[in-house]
Amino acid sequence: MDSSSYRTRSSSPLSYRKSSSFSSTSSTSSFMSNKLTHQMSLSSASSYFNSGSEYGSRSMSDSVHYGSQGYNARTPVAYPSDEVIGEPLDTPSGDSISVTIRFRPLNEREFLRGDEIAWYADDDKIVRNEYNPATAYAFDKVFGPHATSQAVYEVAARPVVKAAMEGVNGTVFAYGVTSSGKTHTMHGDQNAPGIIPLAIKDVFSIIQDSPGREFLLRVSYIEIYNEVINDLLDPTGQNLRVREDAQGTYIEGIKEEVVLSPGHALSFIAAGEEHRHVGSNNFNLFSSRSHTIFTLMIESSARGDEYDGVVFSQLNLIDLAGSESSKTDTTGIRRKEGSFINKSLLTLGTVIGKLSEGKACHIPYRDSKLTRLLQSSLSGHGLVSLICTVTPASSNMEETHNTLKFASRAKRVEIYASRNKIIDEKSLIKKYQREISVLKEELDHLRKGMVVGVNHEELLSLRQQLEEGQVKMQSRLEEEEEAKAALMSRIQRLTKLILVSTKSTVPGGLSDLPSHQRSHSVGEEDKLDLRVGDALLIDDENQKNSPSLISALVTDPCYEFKHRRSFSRRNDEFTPSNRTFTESTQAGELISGSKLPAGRMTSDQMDLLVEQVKMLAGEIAFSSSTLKRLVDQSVNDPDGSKTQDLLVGIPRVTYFSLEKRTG
Ligand SMILES: Nc1ncnc2c1ncn2[C@@H]1O[C@H](COP(=O)(O)OP(=O)(O)OP(=O)(O)O)[C@@H](O)[C@H]1O
Repeated sequence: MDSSSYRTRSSSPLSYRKSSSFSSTSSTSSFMSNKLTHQMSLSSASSYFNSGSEYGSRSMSDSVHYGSQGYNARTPVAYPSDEVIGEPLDTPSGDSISVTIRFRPLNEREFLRGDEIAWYADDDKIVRNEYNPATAYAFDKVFGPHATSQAVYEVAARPVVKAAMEGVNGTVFAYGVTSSGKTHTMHGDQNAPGIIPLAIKDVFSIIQDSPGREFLLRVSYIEIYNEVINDLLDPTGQNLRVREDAQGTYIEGIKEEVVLSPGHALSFIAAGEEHRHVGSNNFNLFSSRSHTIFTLMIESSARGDEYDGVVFSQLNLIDLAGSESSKTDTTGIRRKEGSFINKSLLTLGTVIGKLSEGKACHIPYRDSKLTRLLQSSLSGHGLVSLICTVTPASSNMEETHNTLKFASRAKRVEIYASRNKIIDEKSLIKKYQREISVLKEELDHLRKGMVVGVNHEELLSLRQQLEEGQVKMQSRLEEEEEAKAALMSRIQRLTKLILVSTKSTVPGGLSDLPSHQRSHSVGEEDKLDLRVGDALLIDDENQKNSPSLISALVTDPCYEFKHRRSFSRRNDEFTPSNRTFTESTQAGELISGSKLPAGRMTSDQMDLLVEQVKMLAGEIAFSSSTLKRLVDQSVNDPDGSKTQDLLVGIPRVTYFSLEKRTG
């Protein structure tokens, strides 16, 4: 597995798992900035969101698709009074989900069909119905149709992102009917980046601005499509299971990627988007058919000696699929998708409704994958920011009203954001820090030429062993040198012997033995014996008048000297200058070419003589047996009629010797 890629059991978008690895501290932890502490201590979550601008009443009158009639051209439709929910304009008590409303402009379709403005932003916190001005809702922030995503980000997401970087879990999600602007708000495009890219950019600039801390970031990206969880970072990760243990819910087998830069993180989103289910309906050409959850896992710790444990948090950025009304013209697969989307959003609404009542009752989180995964967020373990996207169009007035009611209920859900802290050593950042320090040490040791992973005592002992080893090695080397020298000397002696025995000193046809045959196995010496025989053959052919060598050797106890003489005689013919040597020194002369005084035979000369004796002894044995056979046959064949035949195959040297004797 790639070091930057993880599939861990503990991974869980939205789970905010409180494993043994984590401890929860108060939001007033000294780690948190004064600003955040102050923000969290305020009675309403809305207080920590900045106030906006440009959101005056009827700001939508600037809409490009407002139409020639103006937004007041139509008669407002009055709502029954019991449906009008007048939210108090002052903030409710206790921390709650932050709720932001974002209007989009009328789109071309709405414009062409003559839609009017049914809802509008009446200052930056109130949404009011055009046809029934008494119907109004108050939220933390309301953005008109010209608000930029950057402005929405600053208010609805930045505080959550900042808190996440300080160890507080956070969730930002976009909710609204199809084509109301959720994806536009969360993702945006190149020209107008949405919450997710802006959050990523912000995360890295926060890191840049935090010289006292170090961070480790991972991302995961999943979709819930038709109630099935798919891993958008890994196409093979389909139908992932939601698991639950004592610490909460988690997605089993989800892939997490370590990210190193904004571009790196965005590349994972872009890759994930390739796998997301998108389809068209009569409202939206690129309608999201699934809910997506992009999760950023943040680990951080103080740098250097200031280490105070690792802080962990999760930031979940959610783009929900849009609810579809009966007006949404769908068939087949789109209808099926729509029913799954609606069911899960209905469950979300029910859960929000129950939570907003604040009563201890059963909350049906398990009724959908979405609410199951959102459980931890919705039950208060972190900051939650809900961005509801709406259209002002009169044709969708009812849907927008439903969204506003949902948003209003969500506003009443209380949250208890707190900072997480890992107190053990299991965090990934700690693991990496340890690895880095080990590698640095290793590098240091390598630079100093030391052995890695050895302590001082071990090092001393190794050094001692090395010194002892060096002494032993030295003496062994010396022994080996001696043995080598002895071998060399022996090889040289043997080489000399061989050379002498063959043709090195014999010019012309007798000196043409290939040089490689001048060295030296016993076998080669055996072959050499034959060659010596050949040499003798030639010798004898050239010296027909020579006395019988064999008979002389067989009978003469001093055959050694006679043999020597035979050699010397043979060689004397070619090296006449050496003929003055005494018998005992002639061999030596042949070997070295030097003139040694009598009685001072060298070991090489002795070796040569021994070899020659062996060689001749072999010849004698062979010739003796041949002679014996001939004698026997001559007894059986006295007239010698078969003798010539029998002589065939007898070495000629023997033959001539025999011939001489018999002749
Ligand atoms: N605030 C806005 N300003 C300008 N254009 C917008 C705005 N909001 C949405 N749009 C445009 O409206 C169209 C539909 O928006 P979007 O796809 O974001 O809707 P959605 O809520 O995600 O829909 P669905 O639920 O079907 O996926 C897009 O073309 C988008 O560019």
